[in-house]
Amino acid sequence: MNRGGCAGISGFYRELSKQRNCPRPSDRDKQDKDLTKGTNLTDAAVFRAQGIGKSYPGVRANDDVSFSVEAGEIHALLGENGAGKSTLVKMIYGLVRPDDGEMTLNGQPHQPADPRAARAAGVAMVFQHFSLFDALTVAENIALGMENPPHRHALSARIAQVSQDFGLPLNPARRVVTLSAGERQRVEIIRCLLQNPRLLIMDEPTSVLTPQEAELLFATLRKLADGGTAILYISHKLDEIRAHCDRATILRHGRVVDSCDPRAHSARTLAAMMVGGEMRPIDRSGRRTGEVLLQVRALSQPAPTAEGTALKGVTLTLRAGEILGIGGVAGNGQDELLAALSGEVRSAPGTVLLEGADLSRLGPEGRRVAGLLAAPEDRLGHAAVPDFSLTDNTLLTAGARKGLVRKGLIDRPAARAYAADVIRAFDVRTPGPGTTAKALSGGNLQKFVIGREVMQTPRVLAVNQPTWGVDAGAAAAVRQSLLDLARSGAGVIVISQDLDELLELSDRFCALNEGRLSDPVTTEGLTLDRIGLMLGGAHGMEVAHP
Ligand SMILES: Nc1ncnc2c1ncn2[C@@H]1O[C@H](COP(=O)(O)OP(=O)(O)OP(=O)(O)O)[C@@H](O)[C@H]1O
Repeated sequence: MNRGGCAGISGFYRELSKQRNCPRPSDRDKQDKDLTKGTNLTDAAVFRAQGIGKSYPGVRANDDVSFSVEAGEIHALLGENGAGKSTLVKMIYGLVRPDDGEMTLNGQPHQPADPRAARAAGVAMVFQHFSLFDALTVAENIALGMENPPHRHALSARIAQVSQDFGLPLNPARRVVTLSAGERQRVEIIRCLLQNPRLLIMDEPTSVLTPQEAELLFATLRKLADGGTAILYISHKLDEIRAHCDRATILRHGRVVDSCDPRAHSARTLAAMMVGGEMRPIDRSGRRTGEVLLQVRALSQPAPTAEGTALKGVTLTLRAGEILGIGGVAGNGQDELLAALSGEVRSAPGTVLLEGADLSRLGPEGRRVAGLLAAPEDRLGHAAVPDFSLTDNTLLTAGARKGLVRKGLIDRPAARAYAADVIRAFDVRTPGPGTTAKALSGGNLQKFVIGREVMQTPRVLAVNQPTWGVDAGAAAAVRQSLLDLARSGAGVIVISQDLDELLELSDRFCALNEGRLSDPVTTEGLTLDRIGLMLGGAHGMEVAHP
């Protein structure tokens, strides 16, 4: 089979389309349209769901969901956190069984018992969290995921060929531990492409990518779609969906509430369709900058691991009522800086001071008691224990400040009541405090984690990527809570790769580049060009909608 260059790809896909008996996108208009039940059920549909339902204890995650994805289409699945998107794609990929309804793939009933069966039927999926072994090479990782892997040399040659065909540079012999997030995602994508999928599902693929890597991904997806593959695309980035998707199905509370051409709508309208109403703009008013709360003085730390980043003389001052934004491309010391602030990593005496008191040698608990709190980027596994209930997860950080643990004894009713308060105040969609953290959708867990810290009324709160993977409504709620915290007189440090977020929230902005923090500049009037210069030629930041 000819797989060299673009001409090769279209030939390859023509062949594939014949084998699969699936029409190419240009044939779509010739198909009879069956618009029953308000969904676009056409003969060009590669995938079709009809009346799909799925319940979890206390939650109707999917309810009577009908929609279809056509050959050659990049189809967005939109919805607030907890709307049921992941549940739906997990059913298509055989990870979860539907309670009701039917699915078809290329006209055949699709009832995969497990992911292996889904893959055999032609469904591939790239998850938000990668499932790669760091110590193994790219080729070894790919072989592990294959039912019948070819011989090592043959596999490496195929990987190299696919990566060349699709413009996804990747060396099969590289160890995964040395790869960036974008390169790791390429491993997952190439693993999928080797399966020749009819339907490719992508769950929030760009949240870990630089803008350049995201552009490369879209070019790949478009090539695949042009070859007849159907693509189901989950993202919270509405501008990205407007730029790259052909159609969108919108879920709210587990039901399909709308279907549209996202290119014909503004991001604001799409957000309103998702939440079922207009969103309130952020309120930045009423803040006053006061006394110095936090001082970090010439903080240097060696890199914690071979892949980590050393902190080099980080110096900053944070005042009461102020939000300091720290931008930078992932991997430039963000995690290390947060660990140095939270106390997970202690530093030399005199390097971290809160209201004049030296906290440098204190661990996380001591710093919390003093009033310095932190929320790390990874919510499942770092900020929260997946198998613990929300009640138990409050004990992890709020035990001392909220009086939930006294003289070594846990006050369970108090912990449950605090978890319930956080759930209520931060609109966490969950049946209750007894639910395990891992059962929450990503955005709802993030609201819980941020709420758990904010409601402890810290003097200083440091957060890393506070709205990663969070829908527009929940992101606005999290950002507003940080502004409200600053209004109450606390100081807030927001570390983020989302420039829009930093420009929206922060009073002053610093760039973190290879473990060095730039001098702060006032955010008001700051241009993207200036920020680019501050980043010191680092390989680009996420500028979702400047
Ligand atoms: N294994 C589970 N056990 C219990 N409830 C679950 C489970 N998985 C999902 N849910 C619940 O089902 C609902 C839908 O969740 P789902 O993860 O499908 O939403 P989502 O739209 O993908 O959200 P997000 O954008 O935050 O990832 C949520 O209320 C969630 O808490």
